[in-house]
Amino acid sequence: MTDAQERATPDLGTLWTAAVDTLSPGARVWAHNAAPISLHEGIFIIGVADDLTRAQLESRVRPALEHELTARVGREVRLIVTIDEPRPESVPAPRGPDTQDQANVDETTSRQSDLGVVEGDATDGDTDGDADDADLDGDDDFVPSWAQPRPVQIRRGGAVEARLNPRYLFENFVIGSSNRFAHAAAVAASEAPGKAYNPLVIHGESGLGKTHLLHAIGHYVLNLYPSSRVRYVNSEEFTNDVINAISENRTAALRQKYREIDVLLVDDIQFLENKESTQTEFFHTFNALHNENKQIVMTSDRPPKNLRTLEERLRNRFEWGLQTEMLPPDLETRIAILRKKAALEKLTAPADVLEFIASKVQTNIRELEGALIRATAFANLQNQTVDMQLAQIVLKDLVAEGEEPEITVGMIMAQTAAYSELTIDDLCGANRSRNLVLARQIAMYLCRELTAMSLPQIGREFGGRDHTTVMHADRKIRKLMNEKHAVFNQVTELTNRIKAQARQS
Ligand SMILES: Nc1ncnc2c1ncn2[C@@H]1O[C@H](COP(=O)(O)OP(=O)(O)OP(=O)(O)O)[C@@H](O)[C@H]1O
Repeated sequence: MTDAQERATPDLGTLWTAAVDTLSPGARVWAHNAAPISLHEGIFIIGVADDLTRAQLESRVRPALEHELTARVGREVRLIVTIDEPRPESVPAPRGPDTQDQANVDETTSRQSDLGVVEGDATDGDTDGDADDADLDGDDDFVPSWAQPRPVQIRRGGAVEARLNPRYLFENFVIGSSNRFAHAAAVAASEAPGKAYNPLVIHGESGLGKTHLLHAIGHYVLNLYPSSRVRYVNSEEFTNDVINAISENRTAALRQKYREIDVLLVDDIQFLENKESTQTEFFHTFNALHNENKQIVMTSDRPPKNLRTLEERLRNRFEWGLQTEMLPPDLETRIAILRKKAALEKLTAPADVLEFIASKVQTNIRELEGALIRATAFANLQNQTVDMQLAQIVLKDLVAEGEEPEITVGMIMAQTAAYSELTIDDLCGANRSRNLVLARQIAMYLCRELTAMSLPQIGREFGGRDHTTVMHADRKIRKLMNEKHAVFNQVTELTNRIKAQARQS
């Protein structure tokens, strides 16, 4: 670090005191009752002893402090106020960065077996991105008392047990104005689980990065507190768990399973709508965890208050903490996401092509990534480099926002079945002949690419398969498109046919 940089970021205590000193006397009283905890990626976390102080700081003092801290740090700073009481015994101490390598090895070795319940060839050597190397070198030295390092027991394969996608890390997440606050809140919830905002609800339309943030929280928590129990669950899986437990008379075991968790990450809570017994069970789980200051983070395709058929008492609780919306990214952010994606996946595409793709795909980041993958896969197969001419040919079916006709799973199945000379029953059935498995995986990939359906929804449509099967199919086809002309052609041809059918209907 240069002298100039050091001068620009004084230590946390000095920075905090200097900012507090600029406040009016009335505001200063409240700020004096707070202690700085950490500063990381522009998120300044402070701890207070009680709710009253927190409420006062948030309502009266926060803007002035954020303004002052922003000026002093030289980047936008967001203040997060947490209740900094001693942590309950059940919340483990954070792990020091020195234990990280060991944990990564553990995770890599155990992942395959835990996610191994997938169809087809699960051993495609895909060990990508297992290591969770989220940045631990924050710009803070201060460590709150509850977070002082203590000897910790490293849990084997924490991220696997937690069911986290190894690619969805904070460090792979591009921050823009559309997601800045959601990202900040997610970081804060990870650094002080159960304290910052509980529950945290991240809502927004499909493909904007909600699931990515949810998993990133899980990874980061496991990095900081390696023996904590983190679990990611899709609401549909939770529903299935409840239904199975009820029918098999083992609801007590189910309760036990969920109530032992320190950080519960629940994806797509809109699927809890209209499911009475699931809602009841979730209500009790929620209360049990919340009472123990365990962190709950949820995602939803709309704000909880718009989940009309959700029980009032649940909706109420979802509004206790913080709700944050993710919006479609602007052009600069879309380009930055494509750059990041290209770097991560080692895809080479010049700047004008990235801009071309970013200008064509405006709202869904999944589609944005899909377009880049398609262009680079085509170039690979042709032994060519990606240029504008090639991109325009391959992506000619990309139409500007608003003109996109709706594509249904029925269309995808019908076109895939016809193309492969199979029936829809074949696609949904249990037969695992080579051809059939490939066609099924392509159809699943296309559902992921062309519709807003979630992984469990797709799995259900394909004969009640598990969401990990769909996840595997998605990865597998992405990989094969780069390696096999036939697969690339089939996916491209099918995409064109499906879009043509959608335009006609
Ligand atoms: N800001 C971002 N930076 C990098 N990648 C992103 C960002 N936002 C989204 N993505 C990527 O876009 C894809 C879709 O994101 P994700 O699945 O998290 O969306 P979602 O909002 O959960 O969608 P859905 O509601 O359909 O499940 C993922 O591959 C994710 O990594």
